[in-house]
Amino acid sequence: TRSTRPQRLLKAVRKHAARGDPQSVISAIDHFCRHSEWAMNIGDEKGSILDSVVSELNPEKVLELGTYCGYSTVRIARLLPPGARLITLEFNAGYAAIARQVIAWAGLEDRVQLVEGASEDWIPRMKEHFGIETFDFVFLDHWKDRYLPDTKLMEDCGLLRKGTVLLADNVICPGVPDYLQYVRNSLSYKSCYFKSHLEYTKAEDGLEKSVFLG
Ligand SMILES: CCCNc1ncnc2c1ncn2[C@@H]1O[C@H](/C=C/CNC(=O)c2cc(-c3ccc(F)cc3)cc(O)c2O)[C@H](C)[C@H]1O
Ligand SMILES: [Mg+2]
Repeated sequence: TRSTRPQRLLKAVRKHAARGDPQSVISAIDHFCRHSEWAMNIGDEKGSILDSVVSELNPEKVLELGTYCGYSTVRIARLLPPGARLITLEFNAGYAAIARQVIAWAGLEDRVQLVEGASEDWIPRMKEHFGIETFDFVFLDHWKDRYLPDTKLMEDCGLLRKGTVLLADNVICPGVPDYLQYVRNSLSYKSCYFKSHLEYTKAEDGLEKSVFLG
């Protein structure tokens, strides 16, 4: 049967990227998405904003919601010190299998834990299962109607501390109106918008950075 787009993306990584070289994995995926087949990775333009937020924060404990092919997982993990930990949640087995191989090709499996499952099942188990007290940084890039419920769930589970940074992809396209309204009007967050473009296109999109105030 015909291969899937993520399988063709992984093939492009193996063909064009050097093992153990995260930057070459990122470049191979961006080239594939720009010149062969568009895919919903954060991409190079918004990815640079993600890089600057992570580099400035230097987080020890990171949570990513929605791994997909592992592109943003690699972007974040390559900037973390070896002792830091990135837990990424992906509930589609096919995508999880591809992402594991992309993360391994980049040589970053030592600081990434890919958990195959749904965020609403795993967020409540972060403390007892992974020994996580609170997260320093959370990247939201899963189904857009899940950003708000999962953020409230993380608050209720005590996984956010004073200063935890949430960074949300796609706040314009496809858009997350309920989440934006919440973080921009809640007294518990200091929020700001980073204007950019939808990956590999000229359409507007952007990232919302929200600091939890406790
Ligand atoms: C209920 C389970 C919730 N919990 C969950 N727990 C674990 N994993 C979850 C959960 N919910 C979803 N996932 C996984 O995360 C991934 C989902 C990612 C979703 N991303 C988009 O939809 C998007 C669209 C566009 C776009 C823009 C313009 C267009 F024209 C077309 C497309 C651009 C973008 O940058 C985008 O990120 C993956 C596919 C899916 O299996
Ligand atoms: Mg996205």
